Amino acid sequence: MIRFEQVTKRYPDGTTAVDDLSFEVSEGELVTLVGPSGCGKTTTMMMVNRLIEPTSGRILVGGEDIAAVDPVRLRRRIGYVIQQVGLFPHRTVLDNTATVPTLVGWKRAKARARAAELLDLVGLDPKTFGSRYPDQLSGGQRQRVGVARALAADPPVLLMDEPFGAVDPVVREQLQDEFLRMQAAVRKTVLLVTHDIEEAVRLGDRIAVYGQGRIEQFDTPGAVLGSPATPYVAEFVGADRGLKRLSVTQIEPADLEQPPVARVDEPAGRAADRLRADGARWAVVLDAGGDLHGWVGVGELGAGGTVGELAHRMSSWVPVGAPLKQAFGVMLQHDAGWVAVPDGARFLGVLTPAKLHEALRRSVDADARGVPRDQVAFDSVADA
Ligand SMILES: Nc1ncnc2c1ncn2[C@@H]1O[C@H](COP(=O)(O)OP(=O)(O)OP(=O)(O)O)[C@@H](O)[C@H]1O
Repeated sequence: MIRFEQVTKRYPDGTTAVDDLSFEVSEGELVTLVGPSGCGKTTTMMMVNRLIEPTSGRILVGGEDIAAVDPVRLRRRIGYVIQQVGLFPHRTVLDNTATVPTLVGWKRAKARARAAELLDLVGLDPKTFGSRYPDQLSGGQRQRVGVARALAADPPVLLMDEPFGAVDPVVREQLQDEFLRMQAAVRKTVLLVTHDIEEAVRLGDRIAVYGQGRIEQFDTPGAVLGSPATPYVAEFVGADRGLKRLSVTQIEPADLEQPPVARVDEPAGRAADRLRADGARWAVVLDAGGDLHGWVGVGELGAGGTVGELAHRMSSWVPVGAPLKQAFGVMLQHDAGWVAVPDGARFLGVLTPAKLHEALRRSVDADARGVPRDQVAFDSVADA
């Protein structure tokens, strides 16, 4: 969808910002460009919408050499989000969002309806926020409007230059999550510039790690973290890359353990006898269909009533497919020491600290060897 062929950019003062760059971003793919300040990321991105012209080489968008496309027409097909959002201060949020559709000749009512839809998509209620002015928004809300505006004319390609750079880390993580959810729905072809390896790893389907004007490694987050191509990449991704993997490794059913289980309608006394005989001190409580109902301590199961009447709500849980980092966070918030993992409402099993460690190690090995995670044998002292 976006293809760089031996692209070089030399500025008039002799600085080579980008040196013989070739790579491709597939349709619907999100590629992050990451690297230290001044390595040529922004130059790369701005050549795609012809805000900067390459010195040599070709760039194709949708198979078309962009050197032959009128820049104004080109930019209508390419949404652009920058850190300083650049909203018009005297226009409402709704009118700001409707800017591009209006420019390309949509009727006002249609443009505004589309703008409202997009504000909704980025998590801003158009009824509350549509009539506000940019200075009546928080930094994070302004960034969201920037994203909504870039998407308004439904461009197939989105360029994002440090789009979440101007907000604090908590809001930043929230915006990243929302953006990922949105991208899963709209599947744009995205080039996103960041200097933050954590952000690159979280957001990218693939990552281009930049050295000076060159890509040192272009691969999936797992591969970049698991087997850095050069000492430079290894240093850039950092010694804590095992920890960074927590946010890109998803919980799979095979990672889970099966804990002691009791049914909601089971008489409490009988459940207590059964569980004690198995040496269990607690049990996950399921309803008749296998859905997660809660948990109960064996000591709480007196003679009367049913298990369901004595069960506690399960607050320590994460959905299957969630990143291990989320499970680890939940694990640290509760005394249980494990987290329940359902698929929708259906209970699949629990993730224990030992299983979390195992999933992470398997994922490192799997990437290093280029095989699926379930093909990695694992031998832990925790199993002994
Ligand atoms: N107009 C210009 N004239 C001369 N040199 C320039 C110009 N614009 C950028 N450069 C240089 O080109 C190199 C790459 O700059 P670029 O802005 O692409 O880097 P970057 O990776 O996006 O950095 P940052 O993360 O700091 O934004 C830098 O050395 C920069 O100083």
